[in-house]
Amino acid sequence: MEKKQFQAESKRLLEMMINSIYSQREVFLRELISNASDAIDKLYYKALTDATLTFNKESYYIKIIPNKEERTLTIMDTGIGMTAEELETNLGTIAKSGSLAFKKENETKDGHDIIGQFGVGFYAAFMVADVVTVNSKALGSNQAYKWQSEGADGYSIEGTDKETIGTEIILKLKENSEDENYDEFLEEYRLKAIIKKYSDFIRYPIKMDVTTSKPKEENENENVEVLEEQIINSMVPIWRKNKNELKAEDYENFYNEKHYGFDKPLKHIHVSVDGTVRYNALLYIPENIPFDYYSKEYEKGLELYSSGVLIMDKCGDLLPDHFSFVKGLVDSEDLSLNISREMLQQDRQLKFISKNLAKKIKSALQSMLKDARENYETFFKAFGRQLKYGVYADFGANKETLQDLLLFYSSKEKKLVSLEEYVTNMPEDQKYIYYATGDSIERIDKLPQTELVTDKGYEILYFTEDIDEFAIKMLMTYKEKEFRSVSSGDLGIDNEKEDSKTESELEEYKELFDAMKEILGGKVTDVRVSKRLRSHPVCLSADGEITIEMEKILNAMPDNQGVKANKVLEINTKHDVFNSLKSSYKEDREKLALFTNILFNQALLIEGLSVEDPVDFANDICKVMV
Ligand SMILES: Nc1ncnc2c1ncn2[C@@H]1O[C@H](COP(=O)(O)OP(=O)(O)OP(=O)(O)O)[C@@H](O)[C@H]1O
Repeated sequence: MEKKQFQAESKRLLEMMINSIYSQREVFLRELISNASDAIDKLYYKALTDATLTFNKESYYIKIIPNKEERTLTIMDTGIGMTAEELETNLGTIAKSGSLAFKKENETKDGHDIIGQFGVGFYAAFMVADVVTVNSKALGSNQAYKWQSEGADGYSIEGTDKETIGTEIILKLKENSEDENYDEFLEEYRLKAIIKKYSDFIRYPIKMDVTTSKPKEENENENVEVLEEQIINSMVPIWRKNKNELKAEDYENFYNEKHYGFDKPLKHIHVSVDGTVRYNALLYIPENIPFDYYSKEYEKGLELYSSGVLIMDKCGDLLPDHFSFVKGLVDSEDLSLNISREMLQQDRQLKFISKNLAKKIKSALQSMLKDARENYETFFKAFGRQLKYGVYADFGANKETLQDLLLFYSSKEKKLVSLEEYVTNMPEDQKYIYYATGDSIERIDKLPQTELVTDKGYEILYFTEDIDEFAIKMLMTYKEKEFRSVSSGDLGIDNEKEDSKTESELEEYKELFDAMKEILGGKVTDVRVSKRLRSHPVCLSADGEITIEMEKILNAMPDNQGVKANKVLEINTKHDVFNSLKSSYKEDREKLALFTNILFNQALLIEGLSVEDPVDFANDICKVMV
């Protein structure tokens, strides 16, 4: 059977190319600069194998020339140039990439990687230009050629005069319309910004004449505006340099230049991987928290470069949520880009890179915790909450990764400790990791529920953030030790003498407690002799999974479902107040009701809960005063 060739309607194809590939017009400049850089790279490669050629880096550059009078923008390079045939094949055929062919013919080495691969970038010029003129003189050729096109109608090629080897592309900008202003591509500041954004790390200098203000020679107090040729791009991607060549301040300067933050980063992580997916990454742990960090507006992500050209300025897939505070970039030659270079064809490489980076970030944080404690604490104060969310999120999928990065304030050490440090310091007879929740360290310090645990000499972790207890519930255990709230029913503290006493006391006071429970209606599930109180008369504890702190947090949420903890009113039978309860039970039931309500409300206040009826409470207090 005869095989037929697909026909392409090249006019339509070009129109589609011009109008539908790129989401932003400004990338035309990125594409033309990348082509210019490729053209210089090709000279470099030729020089590697051709002894008659010397590649003197200083003589190679790209120049951007805006001309407001003519409304043209010229991109010129000192690269390899194109012959008439090359102009014909490379610019006359959509999807023909001379650069890809070159790359295949010449093994790429030492990171000089050619950018072009699809054979479409050049046509991005038609997004902003009506007429595109390419004057080019190829290496080894005496004749220069001019390629010219007005877009879909085709192109012409003819001989022209050009002295030097290389290419200049002259864009005759489109007329401005109501919606579009093409003049912006003639403005120095705009061109500079686009170059900085996408092409900052193109290896060769990108030059432009820039208006600068200088003191007059004859009178230094007066300024005069002069045009001065400047190099716009920074050229050297610091992440491609050898780590040994770089000092801490080089990394810091880069952090500030890139506007990752105004602070001084606490740590940098420089990664070069030469495996299945080759990539370089430069990551930073910031010191200060961005103002919108814990808001919906904050967007996580790293800059993603492919061969030094910016592809995405916030690639979220490169960072897990729990490390969303990390700033920096990844550069890889091995990404399978889509034709617009705005997206990736497949995320396999991204997943691979992001998994590796997460490991690097974790070990960098661990080493900071070990070797630079002060820095780590600064970091943790800013971003610890995010790590705790990470423990809780995704049903605890990342809890193992994150548990050793957590810090909590310790009742004993009076500073932040890690779970590892807590467990190492546990006396042998201590069964659980104890914690207490409250609004602040000062308030937890005063919580009556902590008395027994503190008396035993055990350390208590203070949970002052909403997420703390939820994260710990997700963790369940650390090094096989369970977490226990100091308010929980069973503290697991052996105290035989006390325990037997409370059993008999319980019998003795059963009737009194039942009466008190009745007075409180459904507000408590039980009234009990407290095993944990020492100096305070009452406290609340909770039976079951939901603690009082969790009740508070859940009820403060927008989708409050009225979750309640099973509250238990604990009474300190050694406190003088208890005698008043006993006598009122025998002599005056009204008084017992008054005392019970006051004690319950006090317990609520100590817990940081609000009393149900403040007026009733105030009246009750007055009653005992008169
Ligand atoms: N300034 C230039 N100097 C020399 N050759 C050039 C220049 N610009 C373009 N070319 C040639 O034209 C070809 C087509 O360019 P085009 O930008 O359309 O595609 P590409 O750069 O190969 O691929 P991509 O679409 O990935 O950018 C290039 O591969 C290159 O061979």
